[in-house]
Amino acid sequence: MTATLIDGKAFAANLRTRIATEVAGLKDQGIVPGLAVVLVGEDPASQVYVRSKGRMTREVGMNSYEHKLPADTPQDALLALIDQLNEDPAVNGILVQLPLPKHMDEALVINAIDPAKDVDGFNVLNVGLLATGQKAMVPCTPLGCLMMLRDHLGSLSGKRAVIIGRSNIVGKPMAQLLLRDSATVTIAHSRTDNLPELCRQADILVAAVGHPRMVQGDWIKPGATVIDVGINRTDDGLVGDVDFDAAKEIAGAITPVPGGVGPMTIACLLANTLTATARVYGLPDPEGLTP
Ligand SMILES: NC(=O)C1=CN([C@@H]2O[C@H](COP(=O)(O)OP(=O)(O)OC[C@H]3O[C@@H](n4cnc5c(N)ncnc54)[C@H](OP(=O)(O)O)[C@@H]3O)[C@@H](O)[C@H]2O)C=CC1
Ligand SMILES: Nc1nc(=O)c2c([nH]1)NC[C@@H]1CN(c3ccc(C(=O)N[C@@H](CCC(=O)O)C(=O)O)cc3)C=[N+]21
Ligand SMILES: [Mg+2]
Repeated sequence: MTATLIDGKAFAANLRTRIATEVAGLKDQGIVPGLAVVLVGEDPASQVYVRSKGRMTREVGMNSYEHKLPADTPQDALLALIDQLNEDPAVNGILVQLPLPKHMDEALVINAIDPAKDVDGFNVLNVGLLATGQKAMVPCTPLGCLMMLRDHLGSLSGKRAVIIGRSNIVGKPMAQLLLRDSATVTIAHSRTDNLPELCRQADILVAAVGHPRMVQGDWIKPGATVIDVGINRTDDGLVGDVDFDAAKEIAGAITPVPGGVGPMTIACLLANTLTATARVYGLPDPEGLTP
């Protein structure tokens, strides 16, 4: 193995410790941040994430409010719950677990969340603020990736970044954050021509596709930093979008799956909840938790 392992699990544990310290400081002022997580339906993978989000929320000293609704919940009932959470002063962050059942309009539901409590940063207002370089709530997965990239590389200025995937939750906001750090950014997707050749130009390669081990070793520029966002359940366990065993011989640094981006996503959700709390009380943004 030549690549440095970027240990997202350890990085996330460290981040949660810093968050817990800040939460303790707020408690002395009578403030306890609260995160509401809404899960519609019984998807087993979603249940796992929601459970671990709840546990880590409590571990850092925040209040966790979990709302589990049946898969056939009418959209109006979900919107009514969101309204209630928007109005509840004990709730500082609201996360509606995606994907939603097919009878729901995902954009409509997400946009019903108060932008100040939109700790996923999926609301159109936050997307627009990020895209125009204003203070936004930043999506947790790309934020975690950015933190690891900065920690490993220092300045990202002038580096060539290729992101595979153009989703609203990972690829697009990742591009915005890298652009903001002055990387030269290319977004690839299912219609991209000659993807291996494009990837070979990348100093920073972010894979967010959802195809197990799609990125081959010979797609990677020697010494590149590889961030594997993919979470794929296969017969031989949880694997990323990158062929890790091949990639680790060529890359300069790489995130593993599990133990890479996933734990950072949850830590950044807590970071965003803390930031959202500080902002409602007119306190300065906690240091080192926002981009
Ligand atoms: N670790 C974490 O915290 C998180 C992990 N994930 C994981 O990250 C992965 C991506 O998630 P998400 O962004 O929601 O996925 P989406 O399915 O929403 O998007 C996938 C993207 O990959 C592109 N794509 C699909 N096939 C190819 C191909 N053959 N070549 C190039 N591009 C392709 C699609 O292109 P097109 O637009 O043209 O269809 C699309 O833009 C998944 O494995 C997901 O589980 C997601 C969120 C958080
Ligand atoms: N509104 C919304 N916000 C999200 O942020 C969101 C979502 N919906 N829907 C689903 C995706 C996926 N996601 C993950 C979070 C943590 C891990 C994680 O902790 N993964 C562990 C492994 C967990 C396991 O073993 O299953 C790891 O990679 O080490 C993975 C994936 C957040 N998402
Ligand atoms: Mg998706």
